[in-house]
Amino acid sequence: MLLRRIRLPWFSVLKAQVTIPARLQRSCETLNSNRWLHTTPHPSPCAWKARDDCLELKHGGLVMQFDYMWLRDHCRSASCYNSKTNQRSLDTASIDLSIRPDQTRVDNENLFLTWPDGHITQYKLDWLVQNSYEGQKHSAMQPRNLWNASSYTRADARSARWEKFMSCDQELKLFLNNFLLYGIAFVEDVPATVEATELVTQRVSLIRETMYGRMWSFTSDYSRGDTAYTKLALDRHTDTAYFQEPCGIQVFHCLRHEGTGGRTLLVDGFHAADQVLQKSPELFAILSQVPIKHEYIENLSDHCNHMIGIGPVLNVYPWNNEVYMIRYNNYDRAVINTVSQDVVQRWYRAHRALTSELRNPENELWVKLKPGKVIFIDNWRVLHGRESFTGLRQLCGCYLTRDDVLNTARSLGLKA
Ligand SMILES: C[N+](C)(C)CCCC[C@H](N)C(=O)O
Ligand SMILES: O=C(O)CCC(=O)C(=O)O
Ligand SMILES: [Fe+2]
Repeated sequence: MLLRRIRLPWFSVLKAQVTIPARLQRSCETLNSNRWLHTTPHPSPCAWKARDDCLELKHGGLVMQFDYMWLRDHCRSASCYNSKTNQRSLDTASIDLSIRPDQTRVDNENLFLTWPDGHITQYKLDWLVQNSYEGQKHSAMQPRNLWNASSYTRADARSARWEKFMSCDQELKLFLNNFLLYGIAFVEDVPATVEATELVTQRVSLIRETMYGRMWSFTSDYSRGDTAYTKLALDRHTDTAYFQEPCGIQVFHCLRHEGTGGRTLLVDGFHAADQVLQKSPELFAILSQVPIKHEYIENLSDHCNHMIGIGPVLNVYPWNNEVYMIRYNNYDRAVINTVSQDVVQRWYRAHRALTSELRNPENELWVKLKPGKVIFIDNWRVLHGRESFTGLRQLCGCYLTRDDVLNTARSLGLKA
């Protein structure tokens, strides 16, 4: 398809290298409004058209439309952009909103624009391709493999090993690659202490301190006003849905368990959301639009907290409909009073559809956490739960800041 486009006949027009002033460009357009202009001899990989409100550029089989204001605003010249700090110095508000270049020229690798005040902007064509809407819009922000229990098991994502993980970037990269693809990743052979668990997490990110502390270590002692601190089963959920920004990553290390039960349940929330989207897009839309409140109210003598977070169950990027965060916690969901009765009714149906997918036994991955095995869970994607248990069970861990995990991944060359 792309190759066929390149061979179209208007690609061989205008063989000489010319610069066409804006006034003439406009009259060219009226005469030949569908004509692509080349400013280098054939075979140039690039052609352009100056339309009334945008510059259309054809390069490498891609047709891109650049707003004139955008082209002026993104100028990378030394006076407009500080390449040492990677920050814009140009004052966007000082640009005439109806600006157009006086002159446009393209060579094999660059686009040159001369603006009415004489300022010249030079763009590398490859940069334009990479940064255009047309070059970006189909790509997911982050590649990921949606899974159910059997596909995750078949994928055979290898755990990282403590010694190598702590010293070798390649091992960290493998771990983060798994984390980005599946939303869960493991490090094994970690000494069964809070200190070693902390060291493992610091290889990946900064710790996000919350009202539960920095590193926490808890058992079923009702020390806090939450079901997590009991021996009861916990249905699948994401944590801290009651924060304005729920914690990005959850780390668990079971330091000790003398008893039965207590397995951990993991479910890929993005896979469940995708199933809802495939089967009933209108229910998916409701879950991504209706704001829902979650709340944490704790009134103990030494812990008083009241947290509130409001947002849809499915948080979706508006430009590509990609789900980036799921908030699902039926324990902590607060009174619904933000929408009217008809919306409430539709929301409960949509919630039921998502819950059915989340509860589909095929989607349930059960693991028994043992001393030495640290799990990192993407709390914006993968839900966790636990089986009821007997005996003494001690779990330690922490939350991590999502930005810092992604930052580490990018520094190792991963797309995140
Ligand atoms: C992990 N840690 C035991 C510290 C806290 C548990 C928080 C439990 C809360 N209901 C929530 O889901 O956010
Ligand atoms: O006890 C467990 O395995 C997990 C409890 C839980 O959901 C939590 O601490 O967030
Ligand atoms: Fe939890």
